[in-house]
Amino acid sequence: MSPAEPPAGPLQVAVLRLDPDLPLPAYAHPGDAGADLVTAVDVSLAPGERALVPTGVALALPAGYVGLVHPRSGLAARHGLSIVNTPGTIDAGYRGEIKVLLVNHDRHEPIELRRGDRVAQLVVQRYEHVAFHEVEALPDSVRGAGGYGSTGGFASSVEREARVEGS
Ligand SMILES: O=c1ccn([C@H]2C[C@H](O)[C@@H](COP(=O)(O)OP(=O)(O)OP(=O)(O)O)O2)c(=O)[nH]1
Ligand SMILES: [Mg+2]
Repeated sequence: MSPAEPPAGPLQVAVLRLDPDLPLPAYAHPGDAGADLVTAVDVSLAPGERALVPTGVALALPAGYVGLVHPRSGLAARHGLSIVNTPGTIDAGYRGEIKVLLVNHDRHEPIELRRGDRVAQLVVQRYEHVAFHEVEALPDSVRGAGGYGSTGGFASSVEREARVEGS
């Protein structure tokens, strides 16, 4: 790139609006990672209930990119709304309507969503396509097979362990 050339613009992603009255995925602020997706239908979710909701859009992501469908934190904090398979994976070759598998995690209150409400956010990322080759043994590492809390637990359990040791 010569110094006079303008910086490359954002990655172009073709979007098909399956429902002309609904918006394209849109970033709320410049620099946001997630572009909001809306529900194309009214949805009522009883406590613990889930529903696969259409968003009114289909994409053609370029090869080498994936769309990840994440929950929105505001709806999660205020109402307990989340996504069962979070983050949902939108493959580059997928041409169908993007759908979101919403779930109401609140134990008492139903969630009422209206067509056009922003219910999820799409993060587009590059991914690596790897070649898996079988081996007899894996190379050593510092972590080894440690996991599932091997480096320590919650502050409360640390306090509890300290109390037990001190008693
Ligand atoms: O939240 C999601 C997850 C997936 N999809 C679409 C796009 C994705 O490319 C396709 C398949 O998704 P995934 O691979 O997660 O589902 P699967 O159960 O493995 O189905 P398949 O056998 O079709 O791959 O479904 C959505 O619209 N929303
Ligand atoms: Mg799959």
